[in-house]
Amino acid sequence: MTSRPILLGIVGDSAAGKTTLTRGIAQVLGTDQVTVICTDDYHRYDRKQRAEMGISALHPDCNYLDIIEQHLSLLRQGQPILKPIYNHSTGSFDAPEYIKPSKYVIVEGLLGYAARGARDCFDVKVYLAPPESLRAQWKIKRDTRKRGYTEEQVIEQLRKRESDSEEFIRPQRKWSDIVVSFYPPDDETSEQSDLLLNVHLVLRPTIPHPDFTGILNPSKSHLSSAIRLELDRDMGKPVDVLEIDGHATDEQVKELERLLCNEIPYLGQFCSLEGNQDIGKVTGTTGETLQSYPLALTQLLITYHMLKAANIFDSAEPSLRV
Ligand SMILES: Nc1ncnc2c1ncn2[C@@H]1O[C@H](COP(=O)(O)OP(=O)(O)OP(=O)(O)O)[C@@H](O)[C@H]1O
Ligand SMILES: O=C(CO)[C@H](O)[C@H](O)COP(=O)(O)O
Repeated sequence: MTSRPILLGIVGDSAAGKTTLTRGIAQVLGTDQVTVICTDDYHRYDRKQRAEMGISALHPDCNYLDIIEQHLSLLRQGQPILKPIYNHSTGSFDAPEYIKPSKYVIVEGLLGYAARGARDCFDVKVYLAPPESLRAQWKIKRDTRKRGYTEEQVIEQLRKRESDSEEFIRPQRKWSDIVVSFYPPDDETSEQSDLLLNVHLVLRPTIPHPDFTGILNPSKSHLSSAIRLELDRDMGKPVDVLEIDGHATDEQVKELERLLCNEIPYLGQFCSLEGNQDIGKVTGTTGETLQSYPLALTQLLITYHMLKAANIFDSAEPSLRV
C-alpha cells in the first residue's frame, strides 16, 4: 500500500458542487482519514481590497498560486503546512492553522490545476462542469442562504465574473481525469428537479477506470434506459462517457454498484442501496436532506480511484485505513 498521502483535486467554478461532492467522498473514506483543503484560503486580497482593485477571486493574480504549489507538494510528501484561512463570513483572513495531512487529502477550489506544479501533485483530478444555468441557480441558493448576499448581488457577481470564468476557470477542464456534469433532464431547471438530476461523466484515459464494459453486454440491455456507456470527444480528445439518469431504478443502480465494487469489495459497504445512509446526500429546496443516486455513484467512482491510488485492492476491512 502507498505510504504517502493520496491527493484528490476537485476543481470548478463557484457553486459548481465541489463541497457537496467532497463531503460524500470523505464520508466513504472515513472523515478521520481525510484532510480537506479549500483553495479559497489562498486568496491574495480580502473582499474589500478585491472590490477596490476591481479584481475577482477567480483571477490567478488574486491567489497565491505559488504557495498552493508548495503546500500541495509538502502534503504529498506527508509534511505539515501552515495554511492561511479565508473567512467567507467576514470577507477577510483569520489566523493560519497548522495542518498535518491524513491518509487522503481532498483539495477543492477554483484554480487547483492552473499551475503545473500544483496539478502534478494530484493522484486523481476531477473537474465539475454543471450547465451555467444550474450553477447560477445553485449559487443564488447557497450565497443567499449561507453567505449573506441578496439574489441581485449574486446575479451581478456572476455577470462581472463571466470573463474570468471563461479565461481562467473553464480551461482547467482539460487537465482533469474525470469531468462531472450534473444536469436536469430535458433542460428543465426548476429547483424541484435537484433529486432527479442526471450525471454525465467524462472518463479520460489518463487513469485506469473500472471495467464498465458489462453495461454493453446484450444481457444488460435493461440498463440502457438509465445507464449508458458511450464513446465521445471532450475538448477534441476521445473519451468514454458514462451517463446515469436520475430516474434510474434501485435494480439498475445496484447492478452498476456491483460493477464498480467488483475490484474493491471494501467499497461495497458504501453502496447507496446496501444500507449507506450518507452517500449521495444533497440539501433540498427547503433545507431537507435528500439522496441522489447519480451523486452517490459519482462519489463511489471517485472513491474507487482514491483507493486504487492508495493500492487498496481487495480489503473489506476498515483496519486497512491506516
Ligand atoms: N449534485 C448536486 N445535486 C443537487 N444540488 C447540488 C449538487 N451539487 C451542489 N448542489 C447545490 O449547489 C450548492 C453549491 O454547492 P457547493 O457548495 O458544493 O459548491 P462549491 O463548488 O463548493 O462552491 P464554492 O467554491 O463557491 O464554495 C449546494 O448548496 C447545493 O444546494
Ligand atoms: O468564488 C468564490 C469561491 O467560493 C468566492 O466568491 C470567493 O472565495 C470570494 O469570496 P467572497 O464571496 O467571500 O468575497
